Amino acid sequence: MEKGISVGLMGFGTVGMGVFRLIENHREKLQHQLGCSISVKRILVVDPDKNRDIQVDPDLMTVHAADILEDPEIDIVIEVMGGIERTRELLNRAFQNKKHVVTANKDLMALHGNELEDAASRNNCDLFYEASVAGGIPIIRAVKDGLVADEINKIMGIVNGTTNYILTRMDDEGLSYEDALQEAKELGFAEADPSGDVEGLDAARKMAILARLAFSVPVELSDVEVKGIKDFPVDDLKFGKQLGLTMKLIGFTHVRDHEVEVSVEPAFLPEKHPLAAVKNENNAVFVNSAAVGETMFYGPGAGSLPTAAAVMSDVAAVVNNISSGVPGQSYLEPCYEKKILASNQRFGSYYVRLHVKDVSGTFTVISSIFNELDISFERILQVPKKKDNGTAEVIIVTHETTKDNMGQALSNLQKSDVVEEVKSSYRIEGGVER
Ligand SMILES: NC(=O)C1=CN([C@@H]2O[C@H](COP(=O)(O)OP(=O)(O)OC[C@H]3O[C@@H](n4cnc5c(N)ncnc54)[C@H](OP(=O)(O)O)[C@@H]3O)[C@@H](O)[C@H]2O)C=CC1
Ligand SMILES: N[C@@H](CC=O)C(=O)O
Repeated sequence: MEKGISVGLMGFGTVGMGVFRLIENHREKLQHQLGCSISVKRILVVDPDKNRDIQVDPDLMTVHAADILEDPEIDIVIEVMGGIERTRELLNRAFQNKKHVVTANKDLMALHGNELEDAASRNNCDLFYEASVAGGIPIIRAVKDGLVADEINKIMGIVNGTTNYILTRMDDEGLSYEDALQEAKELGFAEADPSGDVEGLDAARKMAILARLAFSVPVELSDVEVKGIKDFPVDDLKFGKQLGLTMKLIGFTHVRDHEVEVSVEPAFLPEKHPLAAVKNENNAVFVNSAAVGETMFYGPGAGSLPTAAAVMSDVAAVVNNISSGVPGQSYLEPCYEKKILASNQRFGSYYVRLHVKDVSGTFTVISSIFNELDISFERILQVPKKKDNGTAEVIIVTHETTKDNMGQALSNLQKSDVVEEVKSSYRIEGGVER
């Protein structure tokens, strides 16, 4: 391509500065690989006078989005500023002005991905968003391209670094939930408001995007069942360990006859499962597909340069499409109608922790509650009686049952005379085939 490619950078924070650095540091390599130069023409920020840890020509900075959107020389808009409604409007304007878009914005793509893909395609523009799921891990490209001729059955992922860091620190070092969260904030993994991380919403956004691509079904954020790890009890980590189980915040998506299940929840994994070994802020996505079998993609799910590298892989894809004269053809409209898998079709084995009154016949009553619903026990752990209030703790690991059955069992247990309290229950992933 004779003319070089000009990009407009919307946002110059953690990811934006990483993108700028990669373009500057790998100028020659990019030119060689892509057959044209890439240069940043304008940078949109809120405060152009902010002190930034990077050398940049002040003339590049602007506070006016129009300086990027209306500039006919800018070919690609790289959106790394975050936000939803305003950003949605800006990206729609970018497409109207025939600009290709690369974004890292999972919030926006989870909520308005279908609309933006459609706008891009109507305007013959590319829209790529590799960095929006699992930061530096090229999982979107793996799902869309690498496994294009395969049939994905299930994806399980650790797609939020903050919660994985918190659970690792609690499990390995015995830190409290609050102290572990504080560390994650100081290290910069957590969002400015970490509630989206710990309540599971950040992971839910990423899983909605992955499920949509993996199963070609127009999954929306509201289809994802979400439970986070806010105030997670350290006792469950301890008992899990005794049972050979490791706790993770797991994004799960599964399809059966085009009926989809998407969830994010704290779940136990057998400690030998590959995802159980993923520690600290790292992310990993485990894919089960018909032809390839099991694959796992592992790496940093956030951070300046890892995320910027994913953004630049998308920029390279746009440049290649422009060179080949085929931009705007990347959008594959979901080909199946959306059907959500009913809860009586969702199977899993479970960990249930009960506080029981120390009365004779306790086990008979508990067993009969499970038996009535056809739920069998895989293991039981009894914790010696607590001195202070006379209750004992019982942990039950069940064989596979439906989500409905387990919900009914928990409700019956709570009502029974021998159970003081149902303290917790978690699905166990990766141990049983579904
Ligand atoms: N950080 C990470 O590791 C990852 C981030 N992402 C996503 O990447 C995007 C960017 O994240 P990150 O770099 O961490 O964010 P930062 O908060 O570090 O940076 C945001 C940048 O955007 C600018 N900005 C924000 N709002 C506006 C606005 N309304 N108009 C103009 N400029 C604006 C800010 O300007 P100023 O500098 O003047 O304040 C800043 O330069 C988000 O969508 C995030 O979810 C995805 C994966 C990982
Ligand atoms: N807060 C997020 C950052 C990247 O998406 C996380 O912890 O994973």
